Amino acid sequence: KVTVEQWWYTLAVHQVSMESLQSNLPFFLVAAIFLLPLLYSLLIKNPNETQGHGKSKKLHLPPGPTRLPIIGNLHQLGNSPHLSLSRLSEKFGAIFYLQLGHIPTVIVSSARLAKEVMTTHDLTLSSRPQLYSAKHLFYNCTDVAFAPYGAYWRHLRNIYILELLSAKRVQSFSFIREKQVARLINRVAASYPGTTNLTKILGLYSNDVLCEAAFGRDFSEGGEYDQHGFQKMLEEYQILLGGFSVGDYFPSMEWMNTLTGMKSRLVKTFRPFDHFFNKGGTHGIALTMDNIKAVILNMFAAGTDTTFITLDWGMTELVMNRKAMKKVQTEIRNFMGERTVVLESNLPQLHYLKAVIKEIFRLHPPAPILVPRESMEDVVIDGYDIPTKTRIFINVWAIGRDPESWENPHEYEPERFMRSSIDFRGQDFELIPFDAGRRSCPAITFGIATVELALAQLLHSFDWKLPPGIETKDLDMTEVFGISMHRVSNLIVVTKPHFTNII
Ligand code: HEM
Repeated sequence: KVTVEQWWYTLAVHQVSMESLQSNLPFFLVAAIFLLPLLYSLLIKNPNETQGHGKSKKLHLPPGPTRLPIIGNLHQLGNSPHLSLSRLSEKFGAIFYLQLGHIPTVIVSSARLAKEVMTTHDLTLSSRPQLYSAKHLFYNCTDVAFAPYGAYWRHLRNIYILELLSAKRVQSFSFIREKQVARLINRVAASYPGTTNLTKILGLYSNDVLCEAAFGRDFSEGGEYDQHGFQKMLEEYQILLGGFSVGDYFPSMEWMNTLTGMKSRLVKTFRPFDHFFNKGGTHGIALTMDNIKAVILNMFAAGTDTTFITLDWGMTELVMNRKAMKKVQTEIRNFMGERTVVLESNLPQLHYLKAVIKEIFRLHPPAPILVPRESMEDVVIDGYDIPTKTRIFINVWAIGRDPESWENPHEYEPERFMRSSIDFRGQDFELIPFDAGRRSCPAITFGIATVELALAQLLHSFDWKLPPGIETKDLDMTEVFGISMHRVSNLIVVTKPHFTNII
C-alpha cells in the first residue's frame, strides 16, 4: 500500500519546503477538507498490482521493504533529492521503485545499470514525461530537452548537432569565449585588492557567452542584459523545472496547479523570455516561431547554469584543496611562461587541468539526478519488469561517489584521472555528467570549451585564497534546489594578480 508517509515523502522529494507549507497553510486546510476523501481513494492503491495506464502489469519490486521511511527532516529532503535518493539506494539497492502519486518511478544509482539504461534500453527509455512546468516554460514541450521521443524531437536534435552546435560552429565561437574570458578577468581585477564575489562574476560570464552565441550580439555591453533581468529569470527556470506540481503525480488533479499559484508563477517567469525572443526572426526555417523560440530558450536553460555551476564548484574545490590548486597553477604557468593570455589552442597541453575538471564533474554533476526519462514500452532492467510510462531517474551524483567504482569516493583527488582513461563523453558510465545515449547533452564540446578556457585563465592570472579569518570548514556546501544545483552561498575570495599589467 502507498502509505501516508510515502505521500509525504513524495512531497518532500519534490521541494515542498516547510516555508511553502506554512505560507500556503490556509489553502492546504481548505483543500484538505474538500479533497481528503478523494485523496484517500487515490492514495490507497497497491503499487504491486496495478500501474494504471490501461495496463495491468506486475511490477516486481526490488528486494527490501516496500514501505518507505521518511528520512531526515522534510526541508532537507525537499532541497536535496539526490542526497535523499542516495540514502534510499544504500538501503534498497542500485535500482529501486517509488510510487510517486500515481506515477511509477524507478531510481537507478550504479554505473552498471546506467549502462543498461543508456545502451541496451536507450531507445525504449528515450522519451520524456510531459512535466507541467516544462509545458508552460518550453512552449508545450516543443524544445529539444523536454520533447517526447519521436520525429519532431529527432528533427530538432539534428538542428542542434548539425547546425547550432556542430564542431565547426563551436570552433567559430572561440572569439566569443576569448573576449568574454578577458571581460571575466577584468571584472575580477576590478575588485582587487578587496574581496571578490566570484560566484556572481562567473554567473555573468556563463550568461554572456551563451547570449552572444545564441543571438550573435553582445548583450552585456550597455547594460541591456541586466535590463532584461536574465540572471534572475534563469534561476527561476531551474527552480520551477525541478519543482513539484500536483498534476505531474496526480494527472487528474492538474487543475490544482491554478489554485496553488504554480500556474501563475510559471506564466510570470515565461512571459519576459517570450517577449524578448519576439525580437528575432524565423528567416525561412520550416518551424513555427514558437518552435524556434523553444530551441533558443533551451540553449539558455540547459547551457548557462550548468557551465556556471561547474566553474563555481571548480574554484570552490580548488580554494579548499591547496595542493591541487598549486599543482594546476604550476602546470599552466610552466606551459604559458611569460604569455599572459591563454588561447584555446593551448588547452590540449593542460592535462592536469582536464583532470581537475573531471573531478568536479564526478563530485558535483550540475544536474545530479538528470532530467527524468520515460519508458515507451515494457522493459526488463536488471531482471525487474518495468511497465510502459514509468519515470526513470539516474542518480549521477550517487554514481560519481559509488565506492564500487571509485577509491576514496568523497575525496577531491584529480590525480585519479591522471592514472585512468575515464572520460565524461558517454562511454564510461562511472562518469556521466552529460548523460549518455540518445538524450545526452548535444553541447559537450561547447560546454567544455567554455569551462576550460575560463578556468585556465583565472588560475593563470591570479592567486586565490579565502578572505582572512575564513577557513574551508566555514564554507556552506548546501545547494539550491532545482533541476540543476549550485551552492546556496556565494564564493567570496581574495586574489593576487600574477602579472603586473593585469590591473
Ligand atoms: C558543463 C556544461 C554542461 C553540462 C554538465 C550539461 C549537462 C547536460 C545533461 C546532463 C543533459 C541531459 C539531460 C538529461 O537527460 O538529464 C543535457 C542536455 C542538453 N543540454 Fe547540456 N550540459 C552542459 C552545457 C550545455 C550547453 C552550453 C548547452 C547549449 C549551448 C546545452 C544544451 C543542452 C540541450 C539542448 C540538451 C537537451 C538534449 C536532448 O534532450 O536531446 N548544454 N545537458
